[in-house]
Formats: sequence, C-alpha cells, structure tokens
Amino acid sequence: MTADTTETAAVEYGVHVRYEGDDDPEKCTARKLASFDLAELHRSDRATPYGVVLNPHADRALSPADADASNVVALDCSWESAGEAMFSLPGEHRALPYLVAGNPVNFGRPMQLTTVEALAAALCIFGREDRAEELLSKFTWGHTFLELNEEPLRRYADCADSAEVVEIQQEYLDRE
Ligand SMILES: C[S@@+](CC[C@H](N)C(=O)[O-])C[C@H]1O[C@@H](n2cnc3c(N)ncnc32)[C@H](O)[C@@H]1O
Repeated sequence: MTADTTETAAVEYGVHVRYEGDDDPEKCTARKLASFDLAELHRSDRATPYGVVLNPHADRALSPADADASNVVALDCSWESAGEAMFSLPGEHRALPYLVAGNPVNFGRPMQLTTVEALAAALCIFGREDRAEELLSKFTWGHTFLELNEEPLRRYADCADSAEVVEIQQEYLDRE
C-alpha cells in the first residue's frame, strides 16, 4: 500500500505560558500543565517565545489562518489583573471566539477560560484536538470543556479566516 501523499504533517506547536504568579498556585492550571511537562512557564515577557498570544482584549479572533505559528502562548495571571495593559508580550495577539468554560469555577460562562482551556481551544482551532485532549486530560473536568464546545470548536476549525470565525461566533452570541 502506498502512503497518502495528500496528508499534511501535523504541526508540533510549542505550548508556552507567561507566568505572572499572582493567582492561587494550588488552582493554577498552567502550573499543573508545567508539572507534567505539557507547557513551559516563563517569568518575563523577554523570556517568552514569540507566537500567537491568547489575549481576550485582542481585536482579531483566532482562526485557522494563524495555524502557521510555531508557538501558542497564554498569560497566566488572575482575572483581576488581566487588563489590557498586562498583555505586553510580543507576538500575534488573538482573542478566542465564543466558547464556554467547563471548569467548575466558571462553568458554562462564556469567554473567561482558564489557561488550559484557552490553550486547548487554540490547539483545536489549529486542528490539533489530540494535543488539546492531552492537556485537558490532567484535569477532572477537562473533557467537559471539549464536550460543551464540541460544535463551535469544530465549526471554527473549518473556517478560512478570522472574518468567518466572527460570523459563526455571532450565531452563538445571538442565542445568548
Ligand atoms: C487570566 S488567566 C487565568 C488563569 C487561571 N488562573 C488558571 O489557573 O487557569 C487565563 C488566560 O487564558 C487566556 N484566555 C482566557 N480566555 C480567553 C479568551 N476569551 N480569549 C483569549 N485568551 C483567553 C489568556 O491568555 C488569559 O490571560
């Protein structure tokens, strides 16, 4: 049997977190990922690799058009300190489109995702659901996030660009 030459190689994204350290370390999802070597924590902007920065204040929505990035980067800090000015990292800043949290603290609430949920969502939109599952597998509620967002994540991953993602997002916002 000959290999299917139309298949493209899966991209191995680096998973990075600019770690601010002002949130409860016991509940911090980024620290837990790092303890399993599933993410690298960085203590300064300068030390954080360039990539797609997951920033809820960004003007542009994340889409498969960003999938050529090498790294996916989140900022782990408390939501109290997560104002626009905190996102001073160099990189391509993108907001995640409408998704709901699966974690017990914010269950069912849109947009305010934990760091692991945000990273997993980005990986799904880039077609790497396997990597997303790997990250979420370390959390008892991890799979709930994928179940709750199965349809929107699948639809966002099929979009060509940010404009299409925003169009689909609007359908979910209109249902709120
Ligand atoms: C504010 S921190 C809170 C982290 C929490 N302490 C934890 O342990 O997971 C969550 C980070 O996930 C990313 N994030 C969450 N929701 C997002 C959204 N709607 N759009 C883009 N990034 C988002 C951002 O990098 C954000 O700073």
